[in-house]
Amino acid sequence: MLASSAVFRRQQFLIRSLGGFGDCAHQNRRQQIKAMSGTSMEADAENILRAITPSLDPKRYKGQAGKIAVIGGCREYTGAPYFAAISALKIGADLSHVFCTKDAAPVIKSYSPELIVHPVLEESYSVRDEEKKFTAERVLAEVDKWLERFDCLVIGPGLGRDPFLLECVSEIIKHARQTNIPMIIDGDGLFLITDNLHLVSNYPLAVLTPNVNEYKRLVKNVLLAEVDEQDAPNQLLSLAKRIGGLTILRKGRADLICDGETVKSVSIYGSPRRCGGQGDILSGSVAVFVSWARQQGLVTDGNLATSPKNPTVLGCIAGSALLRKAASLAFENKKRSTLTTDIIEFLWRSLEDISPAH
Ligand SMILES: NC(=O)C1=CN([C@@H]2O[C@H](COP(=O)(O)OP(=O)(O)OC[C@H]3O[C@@H](n4cnc5c(N)ncnc54)[C@H](O)[C@@H]3O)[C@@H](O)[C@H]2O)[C@@H](O)CC1
Ligand SMILES: Nc1ncnc2c1ncn2[C@@H]1O[C@H](COP(=O)(O)OP(=O)(O)OP(=O)(O)O)[C@@H](O)[C@H]1O
Ligand SMILES: [Mg+2]
Repeated sequence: MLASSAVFRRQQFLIRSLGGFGDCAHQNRRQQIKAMSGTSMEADAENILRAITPSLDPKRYKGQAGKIAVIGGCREYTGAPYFAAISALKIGADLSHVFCTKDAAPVIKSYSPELIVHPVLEESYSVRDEEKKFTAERVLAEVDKWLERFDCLVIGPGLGRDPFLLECVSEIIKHARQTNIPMIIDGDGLFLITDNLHLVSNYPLAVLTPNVNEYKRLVKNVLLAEVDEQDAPNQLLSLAKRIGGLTILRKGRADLICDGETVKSVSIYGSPRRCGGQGDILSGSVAVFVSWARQQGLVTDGNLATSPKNPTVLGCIAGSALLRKAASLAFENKKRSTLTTDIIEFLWRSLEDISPAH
């Protein structure tokens, strides 16, 4: 009977993924996981999610639950910006925009009529050298027209690494910063800022969401070190302090969230499938929750007395919890065939289980 229980299967999976007992490195990894899920660091994620999710009030009008924009989508990548933007809508944002290159736009539009797609970004191959200055100004003006309307930007999913395109995005980041808009920097946005930290440092509304490779590059460039798995929380704290005044969500077996003051972890059981696109769901989700946490002001609920008060940290915790729960629900149904689109289909259930609509 025990062998058929979900708990037993989960334990077996954890044991398998740790490579079995007995060897010292694996024991260290197990101890580390145990430490990460300890009471001091583990966030009260479900209560935080409930506290910052607004009620469905009939007096509210379109736009009040959030207007999100994703800056990303190029010749190679059209899935990533779609995943981020549609996730934002499915969680409860009212409007979701995508600013992408001209050739990515028709593809992204064809995935969904719900998204508002702006084909404004340009890559080097489509711009002659003598046109670059003028084109960059035009791109910036097109984005600027909309900027003030957004509650949060997600910069980077499927953006690509074209140097001219990234120069334009640097300018967009500078303008968004002047306008005081929160920014979730993910994917190729992290590739851009890793060599240009001034774009985000000391901007408390910036959130970096590095995956394993992106984190390695950040640690190497900023701390001039290798990633130290044995001392992961302290290294993350050092990284956040060194960059200064922003929040980092380090994705992994447990998501670690740090604003330079505290480190929180979300280790709610997710899925053993590592298909591409889950980080994109996360960045779209964090954008919505950061907007909601800012709208709600400081969370003063008694149950959350010991929780962080920083809206970017709260948004990261809620986004991480929601994605991981949706991934686990999708995996229960689709097992090895679980894909990002399946996880998106379970965002509603994940949200409903934690914060019911009624
Ligand atoms: N369906 C889609 O459209 C998806 C697109 N994605 C996008 O794909 C892009 C890359 O994301 P990944 O998570 O794969 O990025 P990673 O940095 O994890 O890895 C990308 C690949 O590039 C290599 N690489 C590492 N450093 C490099 C460098 N300095 N220059 C060139 N290549 C380097 C890595 O070895 C790896 O093979 C991002 O824009 C991301 O948003 C992903 O989000 C997955 C889904
Ligand atoms: N080893 C793991 N075990 C459980 N969950 C994980 C693991 N690694 C990542 N995750 C979860 O998957 C989510 C996405 O992380 P991942 O590292 O896949 O991002 P990514 O590489 O940026 O994804 P994308 O393919 O969208 O770019 C994270 O929020 C994290 O919770
Ligand atoms: Mg990614």
